[in-house]
Amino acid sequence: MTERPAVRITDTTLRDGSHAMAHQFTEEHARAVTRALDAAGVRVVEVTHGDGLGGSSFNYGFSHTDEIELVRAAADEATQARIAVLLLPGVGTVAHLRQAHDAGAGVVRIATHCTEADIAAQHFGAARELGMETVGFLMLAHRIGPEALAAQARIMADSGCQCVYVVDSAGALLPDDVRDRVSALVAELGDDAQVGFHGHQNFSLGVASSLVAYEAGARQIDGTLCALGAGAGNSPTEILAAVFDRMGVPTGLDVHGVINAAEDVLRPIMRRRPVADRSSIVQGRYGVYGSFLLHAERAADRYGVAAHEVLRRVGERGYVGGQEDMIIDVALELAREQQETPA
Ligand SMILES: CC[C@H](O)CC(=O)C(=O)O
Ligand SMILES: [Mn+2]
Repeated sequence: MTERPAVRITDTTLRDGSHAMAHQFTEEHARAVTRALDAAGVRVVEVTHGDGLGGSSFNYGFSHTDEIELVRAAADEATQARIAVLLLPGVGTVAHLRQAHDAGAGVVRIATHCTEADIAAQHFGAARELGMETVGFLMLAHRIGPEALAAQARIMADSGCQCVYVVDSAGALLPDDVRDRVSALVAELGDDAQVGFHGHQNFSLGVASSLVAYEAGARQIDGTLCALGAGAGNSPTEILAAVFDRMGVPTGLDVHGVINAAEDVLRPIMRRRPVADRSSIVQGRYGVYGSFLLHAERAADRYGVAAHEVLRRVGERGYVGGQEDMIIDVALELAREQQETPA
């Protein structure tokens, strides 16, 4: 029997999971999680503030520990895994990238809104000059169709990106939508770059969509231990490992090692277990950025309104990452409307 093409699983517990941890990972957390993932054969471990390099701020939430120190600790623990960092141009800069590289990061994942790949060109160039592996993240990929997304992927590949991800930031894509987008990118990029997929669980489809992405040609797939991540959380790495193993798709992972990492190492650290609840289902339906969940919950508590109503309006208005302050505006607006409505 011919072997199926391998897929590389990138674990982003220590980056996307940072959203669900309100960015409170400590150096000990980074060491323990990296050690467990590395021992289980995970080849890429992403470590950064949830919003990427430079994300620790009033707008996005302050980190417990400087992310460069977390990168350094993870790099110190990894024996075979490469440490990746996320960078959103404008939030993170080339200077941040150099610091992360000096601290031991070997991979950079540069993320833009799905229509704005051109703002990443400088960062891809700088990363390649540093000798880093480059990945591009086209976020909120449900907002545009397959051809338009493929055109953005072409811009990234021409800028030095070696793998372009379809990023389902809101967990809003149905499996057919994933297939169409991944297929369009594979057709556009050919041998110029790989294609990846990053799923969220708002409709509990992260793993199913990842399998569809693989069948359509994606060769890099993201997950997080215990699904720890923004919104309803990510595709669980331990389930991806088990399912690809069952399918006979080589991942290089020790399935039991990944399950142990989830159950014995991450679970005791987790502050909340992401679930597809009312708010996160609304995020999927209205296509709202996963990381808006905690911001909406805080604003809802503060102004006495419902978080899911805040998220619905945020989705209807089409806000994107970087517009976290608009969540507060919407909450205030709903509170005013509530006061004006006779009981
Ligand atoms: C703020 C960056 C974002 O969390 C990246 C990502 O994982 C996504 O869009 O899903
Ligand atoms: Mn994500």
